Amino acid sequence: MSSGKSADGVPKWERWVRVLLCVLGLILSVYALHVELSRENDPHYRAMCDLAESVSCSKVFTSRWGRGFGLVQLFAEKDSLLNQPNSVLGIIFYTLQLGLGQTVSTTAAHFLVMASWVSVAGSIYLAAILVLVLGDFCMVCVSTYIINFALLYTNLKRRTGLRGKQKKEKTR
Ligand SMILES: C/C(=C\C[C@@]12O[C@]1(C)C(=O)c1ccccc1C2=O)CCC[C@H](C)CCC[C@H](C)CCCC(C)C
Repeated sequence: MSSGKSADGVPKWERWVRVLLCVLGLILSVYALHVELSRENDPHYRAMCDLAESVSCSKVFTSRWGRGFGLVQLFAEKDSLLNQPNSVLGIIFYTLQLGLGQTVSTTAAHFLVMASWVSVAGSIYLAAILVLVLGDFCMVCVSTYIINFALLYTNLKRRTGLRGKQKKEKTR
């Protein structure tokens, strides 16, 4: 039988797509963090993704929405430990997606789907800020939005697969 599924009920492509998306997400997040820190230390710093006045990633990363989604500073100090760069949240997020995605736990699969919905909501919010407030085009940002949407799809497929397998085992 070639159902295209692994023993745990998850589609075979799922693992590789997940690893690919998480590694890309991690690279982009680490790069964004590097650009942000470089720019904060040196206002003249020019990043690879700074192509023009309105196509500038470092302008976006160092804006007030570049830390804690611009929301943490509404209830905490601006330079509080809680107000981390978005890219740090991204690094935590993709590491969790990569790590927990290797388990066969349905609880972990549930958590991954929920976290993915939060990241998609975050992506829509950041995209709106990017276009409506900053009027900037940031390629690193847009790439992470695409990755987050694809990761949600992957997580939904994983959860459905694990659930289906669990059901079959119960009725056996
Ligand atoms: C590089 C990256 C996003 C790019 C960017 O955020 C950057 C850097 C930024 O400065 C910015 C400024 C103004 C407008 C847009 C932007 C962005 O576009 C990674 C986030 C990925 C994703 C949006 C993280 C979501 C994590 C959730 C909070 C989920 C948490 C779930 C927990 C249970 C762990």
